[in-house]
Amino acid sequence: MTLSTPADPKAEKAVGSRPAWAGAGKVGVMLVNLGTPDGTDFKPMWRYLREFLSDPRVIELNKAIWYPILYGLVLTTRPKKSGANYARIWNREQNESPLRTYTRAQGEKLAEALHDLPDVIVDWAMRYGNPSTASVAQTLVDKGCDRILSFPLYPQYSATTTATANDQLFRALMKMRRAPAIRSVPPYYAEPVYIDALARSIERHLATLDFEPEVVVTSYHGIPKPYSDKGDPYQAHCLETTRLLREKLGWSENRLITTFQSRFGAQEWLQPYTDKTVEKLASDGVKSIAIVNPGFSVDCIETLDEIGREAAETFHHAGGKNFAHIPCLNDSAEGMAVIEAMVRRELSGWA
Ligand SMILES: C=CC1=C(C)c2cc3[nH]c(cc4nc(cc5[nH]c(cc1n2)c(C)c5CCC(=O)O)C(CCC(=O)O)=C4C)c(C)c3C=C
Ligand SMILES: [Fe+2]
Ligand SMILES: [Fe+2]
Repeated sequence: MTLSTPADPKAEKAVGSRPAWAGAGKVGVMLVNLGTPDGTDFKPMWRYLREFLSDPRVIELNKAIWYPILYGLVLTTRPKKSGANYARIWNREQNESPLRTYTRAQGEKLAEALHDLPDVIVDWAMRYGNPSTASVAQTLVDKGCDRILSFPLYPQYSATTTATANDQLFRALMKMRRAPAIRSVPPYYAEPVYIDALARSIERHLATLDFEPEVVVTSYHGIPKPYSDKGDPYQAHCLETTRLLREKLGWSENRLITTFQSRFGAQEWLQPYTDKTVEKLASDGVKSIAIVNPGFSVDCIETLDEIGREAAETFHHAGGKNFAHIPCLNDSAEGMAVIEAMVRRELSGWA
């Protein structure tokens, strides 16, 4: 197994008894994450937010209503505000956001882990921004992949994340004469390997603290409530992850609770809200809490800044004393065990 590098011109060479014109018979594995800006200045932030917030899977409003708001209000103010938040968490060494750094690391480690599968090529892509889904799909095809396993890195399904990642891949295929066969890794919110990884990661991080949290909050990215009411199963997936995690940890319902963060816009989103809950816990006299983000495969602006900084400030201002943010699974051994197990299972019959 190799990590994808720029296209090999010999990719169409005969493999075994297969004639060159039949294709090289390689299998691509493409990790797909949400996406991230290329920089924190106004222009890259504007480009990223425009692509993201023009996606009808994300904003379901009629374009005639949404676009004047998007171009007239959101894209004139948010790039500066969000850019300042990204600047706080930016990976200056590699000049990129943590989401991209961690996703790349996951790709590299997965490639190493699959060394026993010589016909598999691993790469990673973004739904919005770079490296784009279309460019990575094309690179894999150019290297001889006639099959691609796409892995949207979202444990819990939502049309706003998983479905749009799949849409984007098929959109890229629409421009190919010789399109590869596609498989997509299903949501893994209840997979034992994922629940075990979360439990072990939480226990490992709690053991490093000099306090014991009275409450541990599982905080998931929210979605607008109407999306859920219309049938998006995301909320049910999140609640099931927390229930299984609670069972695995042997904790009570009061010790491990569920909240939803990252509200955007005026409509109601899934409740209870993380910020309001954190404030209430502190004002109810809870002194020590920890927050974990099981719905994020890697740490990013929403976990490092919104939870690691903002939620911590909210808790302290409301009278709380000890606050801990538990990192995402990222490219940890536990996190890679989840990705590898899902990929190996879904490659069945292909590699
Ligand atoms: C209506 C808007 C949004 C919906 C719906 C939404 C759903 C959703 N998002 C994630 C995961 C991530 N979102 C991230 C950033 C982010 N999300 C929105 C808006 C919606 N998300 C915005 C505008 C942004 C950009 C940051 C900002 O300006 O506030 C990220 C982090 C990206 C990074 O670069 O670090 C992730 C990851 C999920 C899982 C989800 C629905 C289930
Ligand atoms: Fe989001
Ligand atoms: Fe946010």
